[in-house]
Amino acid sequence: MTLSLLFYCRSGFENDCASEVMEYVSGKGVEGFVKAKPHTAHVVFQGHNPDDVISLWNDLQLSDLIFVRQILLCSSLYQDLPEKNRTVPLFKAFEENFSGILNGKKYLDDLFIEALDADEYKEVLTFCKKFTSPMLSELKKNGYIIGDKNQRALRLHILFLNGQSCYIGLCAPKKASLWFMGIPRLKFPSEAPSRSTLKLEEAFLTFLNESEREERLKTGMTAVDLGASPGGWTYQFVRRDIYVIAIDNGEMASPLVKTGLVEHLKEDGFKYRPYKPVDWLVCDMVERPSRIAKLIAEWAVRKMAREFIFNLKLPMKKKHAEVKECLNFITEELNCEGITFQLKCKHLYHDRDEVTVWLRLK
Ligand SMILES: C[S@@+](CC[C@H](N)C(=O)[O-])C[C@H]1O[C@@H](n2cnc3c(N)ncnc32)[C@H](O)[C@@H]1O
Repeated sequence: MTLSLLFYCRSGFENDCASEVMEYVSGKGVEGFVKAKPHTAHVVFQGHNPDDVISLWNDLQLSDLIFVRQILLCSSLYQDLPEKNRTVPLFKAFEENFSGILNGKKYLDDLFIEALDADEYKEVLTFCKKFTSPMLSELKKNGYIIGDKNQRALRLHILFLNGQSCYIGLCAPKKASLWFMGIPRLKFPSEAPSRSTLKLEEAFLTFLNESEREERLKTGMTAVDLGASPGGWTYQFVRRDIYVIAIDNGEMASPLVKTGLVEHLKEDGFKYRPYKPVDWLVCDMVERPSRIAKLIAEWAVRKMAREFIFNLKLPMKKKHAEVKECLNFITEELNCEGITFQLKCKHLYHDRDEVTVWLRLK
């Protein structure tokens, strides 16, 4: 029995995901190797020592890694599954691999029968949906209780690559993505002027928990939105009754401006500074990442905003290296000034060739 770590990522980002995983793993002194095939939307880490893999998995939080959407402790790949009655061999394989980890407990938080987020797996997803109910029945028949949220139970994932092959995996819900396939299904609000509104909505959901959102995104606050046109990000503040200073030479959607909550200034986002500090600075300007990092660091060092969300656009090949450089730069600038802060970065589902960064000054 070989257990590995399986990481979901956006298709096309396997190399960056692999480079980040290897850096994390070697930082923990664990030896092993990563398997990453282009456009398969996942990478697998295999450790030389099985106990190391389990302790890595115990430590790892989804927020520790930028290019990762989901983390599973997983079996080796099961191939040649029968056309019919797959539930029985899969249940057997699940118990063989994981009864030790479950410590004899027959509670599971949930069952996700999933496919990867890449074109070649689209058809598999239809099969996954049909397979959920028979697999649930098989688990229940064998005494498993599923969905008892009080038990701090692990969640079972079966990840099909096609009808005949799959990985079986487990995750601890608190350390993993709560979303099916690691993808938040957000509904586009019809009043929002652009689809990028979903990026900021996902960022709020990712970096702030429910009570933090209530406390730190509320009526009477002020935000600056650099590169705001046509107003998708501005909309996220306006819908929460937050006043927005929107900086962009482009036009803002007029229904947003008519709310009276938006002051639109046709100025250069790199030169604009507010008269007094604001609660939020967000920035979606398309620019070199290093230039954005410098701008954000300057705002932060001068404490012109308390909390920040910004995008780093990544058209270059070595995306992970570029992001690290920007985050290190901001970290060093703030450390030099003795400012304490939280800084996190994530390749969100709604991000394409970019990542989203969250910074909060304490
Ligand atoms: C990706 S779009 C922003 C979309 C916006 N966040 C939304 O949700 O609708 C980037 C915007 O940055 C603006 N921009 C680029 N450079 C700028 C600068 N130096 N100052 C102000 N705006 C800038 C562009 O005009 C463009 O409207």
